[in-house]
Amino acid sequence: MAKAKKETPLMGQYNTIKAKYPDALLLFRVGDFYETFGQDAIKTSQILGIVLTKRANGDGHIELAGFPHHSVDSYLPKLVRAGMRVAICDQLEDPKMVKGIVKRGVTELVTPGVTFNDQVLTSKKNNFLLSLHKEKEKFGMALVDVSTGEFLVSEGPLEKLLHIVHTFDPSEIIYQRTSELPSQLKNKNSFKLEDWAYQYNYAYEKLTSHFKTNSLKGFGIEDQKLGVTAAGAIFAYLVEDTHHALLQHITKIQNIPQDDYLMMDNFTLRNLEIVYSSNYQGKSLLDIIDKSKTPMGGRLLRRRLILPLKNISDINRRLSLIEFLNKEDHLKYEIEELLKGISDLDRLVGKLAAEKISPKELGYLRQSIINIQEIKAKLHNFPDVLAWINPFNNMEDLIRYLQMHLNEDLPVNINKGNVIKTGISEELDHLRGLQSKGRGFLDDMCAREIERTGISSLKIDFNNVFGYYIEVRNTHKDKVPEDWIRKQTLVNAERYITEELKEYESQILGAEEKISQLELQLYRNSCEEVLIYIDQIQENSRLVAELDCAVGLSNLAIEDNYTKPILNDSFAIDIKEGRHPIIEKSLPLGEKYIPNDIFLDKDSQQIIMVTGPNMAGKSAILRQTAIIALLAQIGSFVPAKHAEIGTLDKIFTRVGATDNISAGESTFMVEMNEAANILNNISERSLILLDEIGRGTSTYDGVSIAWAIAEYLHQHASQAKTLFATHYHELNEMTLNFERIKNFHVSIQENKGNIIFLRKLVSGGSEHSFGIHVAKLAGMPSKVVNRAGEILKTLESNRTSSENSGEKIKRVTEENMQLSFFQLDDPVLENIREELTKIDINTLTPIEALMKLNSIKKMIGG
Ligand SMILES: Nc1ncnc2c1ncn2[C@@H]1O[C@H](COP(=O)(O)OP(=O)(O)OP(=O)(O)O)[C@@H](O)[C@H]1O
Repeated sequence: MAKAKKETPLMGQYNTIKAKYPDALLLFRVGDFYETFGQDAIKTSQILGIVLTKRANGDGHIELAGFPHHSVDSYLPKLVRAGMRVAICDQLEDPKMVKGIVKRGVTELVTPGVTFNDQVLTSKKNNFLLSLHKEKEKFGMALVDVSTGEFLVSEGPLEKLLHIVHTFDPSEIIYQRTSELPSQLKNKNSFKLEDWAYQYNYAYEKLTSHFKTNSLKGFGIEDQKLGVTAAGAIFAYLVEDTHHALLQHITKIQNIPQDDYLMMDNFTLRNLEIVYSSNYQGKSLLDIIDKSKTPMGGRLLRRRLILPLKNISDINRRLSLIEFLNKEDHLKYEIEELLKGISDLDRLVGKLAAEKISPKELGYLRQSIINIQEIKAKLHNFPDVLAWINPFNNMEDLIRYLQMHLNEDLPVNINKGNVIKTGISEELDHLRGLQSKGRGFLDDMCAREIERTGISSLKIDFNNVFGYYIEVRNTHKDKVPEDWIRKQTLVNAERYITEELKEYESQILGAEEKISQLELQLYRNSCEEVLIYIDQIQENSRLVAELDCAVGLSNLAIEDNYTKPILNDSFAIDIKEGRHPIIEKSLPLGEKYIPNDIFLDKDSQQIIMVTGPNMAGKSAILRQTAIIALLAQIGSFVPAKHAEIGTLDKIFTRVGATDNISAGESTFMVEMNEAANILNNISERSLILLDEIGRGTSTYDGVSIAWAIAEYLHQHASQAKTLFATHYHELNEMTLNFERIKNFHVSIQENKGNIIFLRKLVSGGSEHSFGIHVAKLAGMPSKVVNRAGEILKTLESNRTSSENSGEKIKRVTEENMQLSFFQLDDPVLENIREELTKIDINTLTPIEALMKLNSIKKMIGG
């Protein structure tokens, strides 16, 4: 029997490490390459498009795919974005220094939710990891962005969990192995942790020891048992699973106070295109208003858009800062120039704590705090600003330290050297002196010895066996001084060493090695010094984000003609000449957005029925009203001539279902579920946008449901403000019975059968929907357009009949089909008609009927 071949030691080591990371893709460092094996290799080659090979393994073969280690920065993000968890296994010893197999171990596990890698991260978006803990029907939730150090907790029912997921958009979710992930989150990257990670006592101990506190009271989360438990699991995951134990930059944990914010559900966020556009090339509201210069500013603006404020004085503080910057345009320009030179401080501090910061990045950090110091100095002349934004921390000491210790130009890699300035370490200066003097020192020595001995041909050289030596040709042997030590005899020459040369050699040979060790040590010291200031840097970074947002929004206001909104406690929305900020930016060249006024009020004009032809601009009016209110509540100027907003607590939007069929549910059912959700959650401060609700069913069902919803909203105690866009003119009749429902329509002008869209919202209902004209504009065949016109006419003339629409359409269709068939003046059809009229049905036998049919068929060539 053939003896089974043993696996190689390398594969043995690989298998042992891989067994500890069965869920991760293992990048195994071998020399200058990262290799993957087996299933990992198959996946890697597919995702990265690299070659898959095979190598002998025991008695069989194993798949292999690898790439050079320096490509890891470009390949790793692709693997993580494809949803992989990637374990990086490095060589833990210098292969030159060991005999046999080098020690290896996983140094980092990069997952979609846990990474410091700039290529995996998006600069203007947080990268959150969400931890879930469920007890009965309640969830504990904790969010961490390990790249920036933000750490948040909350707890509540499923609805709150979903809102948090939609708001913070985590890249990965961790949860307890023995619990179930809610079905709504099944499409997210997720990972199960063992039960021990979700123990309250463990969590409490972990959090208090990390923050060096006795309790969690100071963070306001002492009572959140479930939230704290979820937060503890984050520590377990970061430290135990993903090897991220260096978390000094997580300096606090915060409660998510959702009651402070205007709520929008996921549908509304998508429908209003707040942070994502609904079509691939389109722009979101965030794209339009984001003029921030720093990643922190961009991330803060995004957060503000998703969590607008309710508190009027907080909003006014933001507005006042923008107003101030609008006036002080010179100061604003100077601040803006300084902001451009500020890097992602939060993420640099994260890398600093994790000991992943390169000298070049530390240089960016230094430049950033220098710029902040300059901004601080500039704002000093404007003490009023302190009413709207806290003062920046003074960073002069740290700047001085960094300027004193680090060179101006810094390399990416510490091994490149020249990081630490001259004058910081005598030893380093001496070694560098030796290194740079090197050749000069030998030339000097050579000249000295020639003069001393008179041997003009002597030379100083180096080889690997003897190191440095002086070589003298045999003819001059007798001139060699006594203090030289003979080392080697050649055919024509002798080689010597001297004390001085030995001393030089020991210094010069070790110098390079020592320089890099010493520089590394001094660099680490500098990093530690910076870590002392971590709180102040993070606080300054937060203030930079605020100022950056304000500068960006001030530029937006001036460039795009936005005005300062007035926020008040009323229940009214009063907008004069409001515009839709996204549509106005996407109109074809030369077209201008037509502004519109909107007034909604709980007591007098609670519900507006907006009718008008397709494409008239009904949806635009609905959405711009919500967007203007939303922008006002994030503390931004708004695209309107004048806007007074009674603060809102919730915005709901629902659009008649059209494209949910792929989700497998009845579209109409979805629509009704969503409408029911609104009706159950409204308050007197809510704004509701209903866009063609009811269109998912037959006309009369649709009208009835839309009517019933409008009636319910009117009679509901909250009297929530509602904009209702509809094609059902029947709904215009509601004003007769419901006093706070008002009719408006988006006007058009008809000109010889063509429509001109005026896009002005005017008082009163409209007569018909003009859908057919739009079909014509869209290039529908004229036969279809004409036919639709005929049907419409008949339906409208029979408005009073008891027939329902379906029957009407069927009857009209049948009548017209008969008519058109016999009106055709084709000669063949004329012959058929003649044949048919000659037949006497009463005497026709079945055989004759068949023969007649056959001859008719022949007449039409069949
Ligand atoms: N006030 C406006 N000024 C200029 N263009 C506008 C205005 N309002 C809408 N538009 C343009 O008209 C298009 C259609 O607008 P919108 O979708 O609001 O119409 P609609 O009445 O809701 O149509 P439908 O009933 O078919 O859904 C928009 O995409 C935009 O290009």
